[in-house]
Amino acid sequence: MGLLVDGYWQDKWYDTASNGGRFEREDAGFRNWVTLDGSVGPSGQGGFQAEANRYHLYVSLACPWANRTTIYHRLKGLEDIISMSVVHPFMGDKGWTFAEGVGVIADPIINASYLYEVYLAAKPNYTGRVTVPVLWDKKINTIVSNESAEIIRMFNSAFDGVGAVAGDFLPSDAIIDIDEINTFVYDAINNGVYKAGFASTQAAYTEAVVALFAALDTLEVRLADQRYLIGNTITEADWRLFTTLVRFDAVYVGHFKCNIRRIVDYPNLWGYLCDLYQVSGIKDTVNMEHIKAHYYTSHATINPTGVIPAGPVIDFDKPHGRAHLSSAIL
Ligand SMILES: N[C@@H](CCC(=O)N[C@@H](CS)C(=O)NCC(=O)O)C(=O)O
Repeated sequence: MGLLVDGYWQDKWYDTASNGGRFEREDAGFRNWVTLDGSVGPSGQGGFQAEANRYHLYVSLACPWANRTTIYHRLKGLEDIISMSVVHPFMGDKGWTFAEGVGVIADPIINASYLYEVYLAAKPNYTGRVTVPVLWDKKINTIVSNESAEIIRMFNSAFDGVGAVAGDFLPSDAIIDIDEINTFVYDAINNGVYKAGFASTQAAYTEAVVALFAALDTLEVRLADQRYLIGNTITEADWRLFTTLVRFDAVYVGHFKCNIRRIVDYPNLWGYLCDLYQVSGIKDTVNMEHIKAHYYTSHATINPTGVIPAGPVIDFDKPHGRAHLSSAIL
């Protein structure tokens, strides 16, 4: 694990010492937007028009942030419009690689061995972490964005005129509510598991884990009488929560010490998780082998032996029992 500094790779673990043992996530470095007509988006520069076969997506199947983008790639029918590479689950001294392995899809763009080469191809003097997901533009030969929250908003609608399938997970009348719940879920849950797992003091860990379970408790109540986070249709807010929940019992409980309760112990959250998992196409985006291998082998400071646990046995295909909720309100 490491980062690029002025275009040179440095092998460094996260700096938590300067912040009382707390993990702080760095902002993504590339923030342009693909738009329908190439006009500038909410940030960055314009010139990235939606076109079939112009863009390439780099993901890890282990990563919850990248999983947001693979979900949209699948649900919006972008497989034939946006090509995709998959990194090896082991992230070692030089970060993500395209080493051979089950499920790895090599880089067809610059034939990179390491993901950092892709960042350098876009910006030779890049400084920052080398993260997935990455959306690459094959026409301008640069990175459009490495921020999953924004890539999924592009995928939601920008490609609708060039072959994406119908489906809107960000209805305009719900954006304010979606943004509000996203902020809560991001801070306490999506990033909360990392804050607990990467904490290097007892106080920082306790602060994060208590906030995490308080947030899960709140959502358990919220999901008692509504099927999804925003009423009774699936929105972006659900997919953003899903990618953390689906990894929770297999890796965050053990590896990140988020073990006050498991998701399977929360009746509503568990049913909700199974409900989303059973949406057509979603289970294909969940690769438990990559998920477990990545976390348990890549963080030597947390699990020095790199031994991957055998369990737990989880059946996300169980009847979710939540269909009746969607006929209740609206
Ligand atoms: N803000 C980014 C965060 C992505 C991220 O942190 N990805 C992790 C994998 S789960 C990564 O690539 N980490 C490498 C590193 O931090 O060096 C996003 O949501 O797209």
